[in-house]
Amino acid sequence: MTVDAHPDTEIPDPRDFGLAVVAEEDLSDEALALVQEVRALVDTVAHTRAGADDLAAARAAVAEARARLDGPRHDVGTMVRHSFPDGRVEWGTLTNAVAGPTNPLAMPLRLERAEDGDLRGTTVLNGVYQGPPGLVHGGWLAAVLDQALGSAANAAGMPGLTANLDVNYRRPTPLNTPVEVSARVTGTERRKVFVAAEIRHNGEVTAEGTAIMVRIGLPGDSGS
Ligand SMILES: CCCCCCCCCC(=O)SCCNC(=O)CCNC(=O)[C@H](O)C(C)(C)COP(=O)(O)OP(=O)(O)OC[C@H]1O[C@@H](n2cnc3c(N)ncnc32)[C@H](O)[C@@H]1OP(=O)(O)O
Repeated sequence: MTVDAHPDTEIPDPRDFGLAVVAEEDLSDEALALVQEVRALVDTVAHTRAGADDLAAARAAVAEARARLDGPRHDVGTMVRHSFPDGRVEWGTLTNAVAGPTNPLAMPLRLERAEDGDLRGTTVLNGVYQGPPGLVHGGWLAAVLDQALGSAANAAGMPGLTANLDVNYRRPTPLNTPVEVSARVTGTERRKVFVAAEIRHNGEVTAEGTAIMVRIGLPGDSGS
């Protein structure tokens, strides 16, 4: 396979594209604690068997909390800058569906470069990601794989959009237990970046995916 996608040594700053950027380390403890609480709330709401009085009181409390937060907002498209211990810097969207630090619906997933060069991380999918009884929904597994695949291209200096995603479900993936996610670039060809990722439970692959990410056009790129 030809390797001529010209990896960038430096990924451009999203501010050059007119996007707002928040540094992850600047997110307040209060904001992150609130996200965690709401994540737990969503799981509780999804599973509660509370009676009408408790449900009504909880709804009123949630409505009050929402009204209290109903003020200035981050724009859609706001990016977050992650700084990793190995010096790598990565940008993602603040509310990314899988890894956005302020998104209570995100797992979240944090991938770090391992010694073998792969990106690796662990996450737990709770009962709100359910498909079959006790098992993770295949669409969410595809989303986790897509995110990991995109991160692998990004971490290699070749940010792109998923053009094609191919997923195989090898074994059921259980809810509420840690699963390991790994991903890597396997090749490049012009603007195409070939990537592969797996989700494992207890060391066994439960889902695996490959994708073609097409590098986004960057200022100064010839586009080939
Ligand atoms: C922290 C950061 C981490 C971020 C992680 C984010 C992970 C999430 C990733 C996503 O979810 S991205 C969102 C879902 N994807 C999209 O919305 C993409 C929608 N599609 C497009 O915008 C365009 O189709 C695309 C940019 C992918 C390609 O259009 P282009 O006009 O730029 O490219 P072009 O059509 O010229 O194709 C470039 C090469 O890719 C190939 N290609 C394009 N689409 C393909 C396809 N579907 N399958 C296979 N190959 C494909 C195409 O054949 C060609 O190969 P060659 O170089 O060999 O000629």
